[in-house]
Amino acid sequence: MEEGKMDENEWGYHGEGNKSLVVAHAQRCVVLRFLKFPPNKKKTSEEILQHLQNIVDFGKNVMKDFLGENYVHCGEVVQLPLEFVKQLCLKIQCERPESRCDKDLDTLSGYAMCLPNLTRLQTYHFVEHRPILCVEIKVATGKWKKISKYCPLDLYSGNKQRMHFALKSLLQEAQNNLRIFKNGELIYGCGDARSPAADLKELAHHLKPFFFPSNGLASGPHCTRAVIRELVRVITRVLLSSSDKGRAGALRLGLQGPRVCEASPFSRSLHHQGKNTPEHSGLPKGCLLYKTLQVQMLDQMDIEGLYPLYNRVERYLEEFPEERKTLQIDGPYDEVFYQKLLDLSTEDDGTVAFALRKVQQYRVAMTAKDCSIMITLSPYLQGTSSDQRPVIPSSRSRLAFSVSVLDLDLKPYESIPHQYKLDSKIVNYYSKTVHAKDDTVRSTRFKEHEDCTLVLHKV
Ligand SMILES: O=P(O)(O)O[C@@H]1[C@@H](OP(=O)(O)O)[C@H](OP(=O)(O)O)[C@H](O)[C@H](OP(=O)(O)O)[C@H]1OP(=O)(O)O
Ligand SMILES: Nc1ncnc2c1ncn2[C@@H]1O[C@H](COP(=O)(O)OP(=O)(O)OP(=O)(O)O)[C@@H](O)[C@H]1O
Repeated sequence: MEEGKMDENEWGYHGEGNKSLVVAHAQRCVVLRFLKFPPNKKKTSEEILQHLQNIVDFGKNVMKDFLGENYVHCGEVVQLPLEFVKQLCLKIQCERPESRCDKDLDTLSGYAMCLPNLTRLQTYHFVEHRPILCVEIKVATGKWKKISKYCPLDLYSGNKQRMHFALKSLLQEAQNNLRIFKNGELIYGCGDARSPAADLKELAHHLKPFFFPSNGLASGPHCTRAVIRELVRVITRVLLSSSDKGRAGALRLGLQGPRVCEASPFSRSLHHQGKNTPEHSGLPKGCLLYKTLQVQMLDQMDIEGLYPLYNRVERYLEEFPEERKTLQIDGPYDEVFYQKLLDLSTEDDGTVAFALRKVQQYRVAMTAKDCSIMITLSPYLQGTSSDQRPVIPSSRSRLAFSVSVLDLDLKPYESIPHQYKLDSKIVNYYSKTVHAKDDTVRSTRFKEHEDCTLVLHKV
């Protein structure tokens, strides 16, 4: 990137999350990712540079090893002319969703991350003329007002039927968990809770060049359904494919835990069939979902088990604050940090080292639970030597695809008390609702009993 010649008119607003804002270059397949902060919480340039460098290092030294070389794009830290950043910030402000404007783009440090534009990932550097579709799935569930049937456990089940259900539910209620881009432009899903619900008919229209319905219908509700079904089928196949040629995942965790949500429509049948066990997880070992799930399972204890360990580290830091650096609480996220994560022993010897290891593993697991997956698809052109991507058949033609993971910034150490509070809130809410439900059931029973007595009395 030639920083001296930066022109804000060549960049456009692309999207943002809770802590960063992304702008995309109009011609080249690159984006700039800036940090955002609440207005009263400005950081120094050195702090921002360190923060960004930590993000890059964490991707390079930890996530690439866990998830695979091809899936993770770490990018690099770049220094930009301050005037360019200022002008860019002014230019894009009107496009930002209101709900995200509680934080300001950092315009003071001049530092940002430069990454490949994953919505147009083809040959990376230049925009090609082939149409390109990109589906972004955020792994975690959000806290929106409308209840969604989407459950990440279905997506991660490896069971095609459940994966189809998860993806269809996402398409029906995208919230902030699903976005679809065509040629780098957002065509489905929204950046703002207040945006109107996206239209499946319109989406199907956009998708036709990729998935012409095999039933031959070119319009109407049947066509829409067929195109959407084909999208869901292709995405499921891509998610189950092993497109990474890098070294095998470093983690050897067995896939355990509740693999179906109690509220899921699959819950009963799977329990009934005795299929709610790790052996029945149908995820192929090389696929990204399998690897992500393994990292998500690095937290071998829940927040209630972890919190006392966090407090042990806190007490130690209160006594020896200068040790924060040696303990690598805020980085550097280097090989030493990575190696410690691989120790999965669960026997607590009462040391700070044990407590810290569990805290760090928990942070990494949390990060993997909140990442996004980007899938790009474009018509495969036979004989295109530049296209090294794997190929998948679709109803229309063959599609070249790539899969990447996004937003792999390590969750801060400070997020642990936040998680603890959040968990307590959920537990409280849950017990209250369960009690309220029990009370309702009891009072209904009582009423039924009264009714019953009355009826008997009458007779
Ligand atoms: O804490 P929560 O539950 O509000 O989760 C935050 C997410 O909110 P959500 O519940 O999905 O609407 C929030 O998602 P949004 O994009 O803001 O919807 C972020 O993912 C945030 O992570 P980070 O602090 O930016 O690393 C998430 O924060 P962490 O708790 O993961 O640090
Ligand atoms: N390399 C990239 N290529 C294309 N689009 C990107 C890229 N990085 C981020 N984006 C887009 O910008 C959005 C915001 O980026 P990102 O998820 O990194 O923000 P965040 O603030 O870290 O999110 P969160 O709220 O989940 O913590 C993403 O959802 C995605 O649509």
